[in-house]
Amino acid sequence: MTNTQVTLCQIDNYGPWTVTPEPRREADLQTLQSRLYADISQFVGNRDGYVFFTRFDNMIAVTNGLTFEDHALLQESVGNRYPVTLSLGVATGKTPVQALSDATTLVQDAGSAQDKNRRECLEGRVIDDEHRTDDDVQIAHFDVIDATGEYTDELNAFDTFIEIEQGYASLMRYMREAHDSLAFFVGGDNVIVVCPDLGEGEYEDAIYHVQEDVDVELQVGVGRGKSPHDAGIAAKHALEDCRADGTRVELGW
Ligand SMILES: Nc1nc2c(ncn2[C@@H]2O[C@H](COP(=O)(O)OP(=O)(O)OP(=O)(O)O)[C@@H](O)[C@H]2O)c(=O)[nH]1
Repeated sequence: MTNTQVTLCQIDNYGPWTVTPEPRREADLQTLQSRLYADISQFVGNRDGYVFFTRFDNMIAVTNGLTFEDHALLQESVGNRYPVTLSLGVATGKTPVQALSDATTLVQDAGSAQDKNRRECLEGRVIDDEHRTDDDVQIAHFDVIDATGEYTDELNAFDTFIEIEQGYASLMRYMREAHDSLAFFVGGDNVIVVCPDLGEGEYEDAIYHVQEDVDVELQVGVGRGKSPHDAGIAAKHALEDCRADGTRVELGW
């Protein structure tokens, strides 16, 4: 049974900061956001978690294996090195959406995203090490079948981007509504979905839905693990089995 630990990372009072004392250069904001994401990804990834850039000012992490102290260290390190600070809410749940909803409520209850008095709040709880199991995290790694032949080598780069984004938009909404799952575009033609306990039939239905909805053909490898890394690497190996065997869905267990 999955038990997903999710952390919401929200930059404190970021909107006002971007325009104080006057609007800041956009390229500088893009550089700050991508460096902050890279740093958080390295910190969380070194502890076998995953973080997704989402809207950059709000990033969503799957943090099974990270302790409360790890979260505090991340805040301290960002606060020491960046002109902005981070508030963190961490919660666990049977579904990723449930965990994220609870983590979000913790941050919202500490104050508005644009409250200048809310800085570096750290709220919530993590899963104790002795309660962690090998199937706490389920990750599905989707990709577009032959994106290179269908799109990349055929259309201009922007029209390819539109097709890939349409597939992502359809999949993310379907997985959110049908299965309380969180889907994130991770580059190229790849979408990583953090899921509760789902089986082959649910993934086949998701692929069918996206094909009917926006005419994008997907394949998916699924993995389970104690940490996001363990589940995600199993999903990547399962996706390789799809490529080798021409199958649409492979479960890595
Ligand atoms: N983030 C991430 N991106 C990947 C991964 N694998 C491939 N990509 C991206 O996806 C792009 C397309 O690669 P593939 O998915 O292997 O190519 P394809 O043409 O769709 O071929 P098939 O997947 O074999 O159908 C690459 O250029 C990468 O940007 C991965 O594991 N993670």
